[in-house]
Amino acid sequence: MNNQAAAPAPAVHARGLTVRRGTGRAPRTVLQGVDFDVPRGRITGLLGPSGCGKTTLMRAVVGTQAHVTGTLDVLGRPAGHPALRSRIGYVTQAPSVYDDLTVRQNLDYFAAVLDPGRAAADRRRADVARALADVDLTGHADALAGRLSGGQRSRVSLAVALLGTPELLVLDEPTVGLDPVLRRDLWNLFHTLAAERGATLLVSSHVMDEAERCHDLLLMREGRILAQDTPDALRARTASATVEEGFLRLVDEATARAAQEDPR
Ligand SMILES: Nc1ncnc2c1ncn2[C@@H]1O[C@H](COP(=O)(O)OP(=O)(O)OP(=O)(O)O)[C@@H](O)[C@H]1O
Repeated sequence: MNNQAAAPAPAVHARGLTVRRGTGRAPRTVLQGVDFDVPRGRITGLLGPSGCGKTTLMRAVVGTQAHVTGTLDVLGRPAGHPALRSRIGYVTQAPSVYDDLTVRQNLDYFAAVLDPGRAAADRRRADVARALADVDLTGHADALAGRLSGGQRSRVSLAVALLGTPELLVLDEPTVGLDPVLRRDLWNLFHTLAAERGATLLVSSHVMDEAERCHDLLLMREGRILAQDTPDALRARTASATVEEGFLRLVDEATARAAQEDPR
């Protein structure tokens, strides 16, 4: 008998995940039967060039994507299950905040949707204060969201996602347009959320140097997963100095294989 403790189930488990997008006569298969796992309590980077399917994969995980087939389990439930709503925080590329409300009013509003009722007022207040501090916006709490910079607005969206301390955070290119200091601060926050709160983070980026900051990587290209590995293992396996170089090696290998299989 095997006495070893079983590894905890991954936060996300996908097998043969296929997504078709587009309407009319020519819907396109944008995820082509992909298999991957997102381990719990760690930061998984979803990296690949623009258009490879990162957003589509994330939308499938959070349950907002139509025409999904295959197996996709999230926190032990099928993706899209209503019980998952409060357990997942999702930040899209377009900051979803109300410009005519202040930062705090935005958070109060979303906190009331998430955790309604008078009895929860103290908890909501504490939640909003914590989320503001997490993203370093306490000093801007009374500023109108419409007057904030792009980077500040995306941090408001992140604060909204952090309300209610979700177990899984799905962040679509959260560092786009941020200066290097804010980028570093945000990555530090991601590591704190994983290490101190046990949160699982799935973070997409098309900037390969961000890969080095992740615990695990999912490298994507043209609707397929090229590799799932840690940055160290990927660099070692491809004999590369950086993840970017390793990614390019894997792309070249995949292209050569495809040319062999279909030499037309
Ligand atoms: N609404 C849609 N209808 C049809 N095709 C779509 C739709 N949205 C995206 N696509 C296509 O699906 C593919 C994957 O897009 P997706 O947005 O998932 O890529 P991405 O890797 O997130 O790109 P980016 O980094 O630019 O955000 C692209 O080829 C895109 O053209």
